[in-house]
Amino acid sequence: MIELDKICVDFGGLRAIDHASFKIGAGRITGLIGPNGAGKTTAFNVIAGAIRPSAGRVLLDGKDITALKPHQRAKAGLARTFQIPHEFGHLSVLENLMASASAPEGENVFNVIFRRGHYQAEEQEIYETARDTVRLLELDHVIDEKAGNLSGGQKKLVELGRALMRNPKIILLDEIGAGINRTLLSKLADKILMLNRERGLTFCLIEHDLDYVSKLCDHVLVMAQGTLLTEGSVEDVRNDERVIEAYFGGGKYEAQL
Ligand SMILES: Nc1ncnc2c1ncn2[C@@H]1O[C@H](COP(=O)(O)OP(=O)(O)OP(=O)(O)O)[C@@H](O)[C@H]1O
Repeated sequence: MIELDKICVDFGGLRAIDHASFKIGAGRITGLIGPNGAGKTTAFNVIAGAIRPSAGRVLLDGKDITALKPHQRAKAGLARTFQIPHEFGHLSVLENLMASASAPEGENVFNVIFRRGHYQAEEQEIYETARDTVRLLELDHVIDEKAGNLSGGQKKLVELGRALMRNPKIILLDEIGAGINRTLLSKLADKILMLNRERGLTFCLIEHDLDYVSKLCDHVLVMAQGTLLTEGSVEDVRNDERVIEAYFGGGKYEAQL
């Protein structure tokens, strides 16, 4: 379980997160929603260690990880994807996944993969895991394609694959469904549900499409103005006046909720 305990984040004079406290339950698929600028991505950055909060604590399974660096949190089982995919455009899909694996203790994963002959056993293991991940995500037909040439949706699948290569316990998905077609969106949802149910992976996803959230999430956290406004089931928050007000001032976009 991840817990944010009275987190504050300041960017110059702007308080992006203001004493936010919430929990992401182990084994669940939690949605993190809220209007633009609510602080959702900043909260992910705090959890992943990319941003150091000005106050508050981040706990992973009860242990204070606030001072840990991103790679130490990754080692502890945390992985994330980015709103804009971070693939290596000139590497193939398979190489992208291999390059995202955890290297053996004290080694650089690029040495393991690309200095052939030195690390044969490690390279073989990373290769097998990458092939399995490609199969799992049904990317076999583009396995040797340069990642830069993929469609937006395929890049999102590669992004998920890169996160999976680190054998995480918890994956943070930042708008993984944005800008991808219905077919891939539905495939992605199936994969997330399967990884949750069969491998027990915990997910937290930032997502604007509430129908997608309701398909995937059993719990929803709503952020507004840098703090937790409310939480509950999708139905609970959909009908919550404060949520409608926070999103739209009760106005024109109400139908989308
Ligand atoms: N690096 C930064 N420097 C300065 N201000 C920032 C930075 N990152 C975020 N902010 C500001 O912090 C606030 C929260 O931003 P954040 O991106 O976390 O919101 P969000 O809920 O993820 O929004 P969206 O749904 O639009 O992605 C916003 O006012 C944003 O402009």
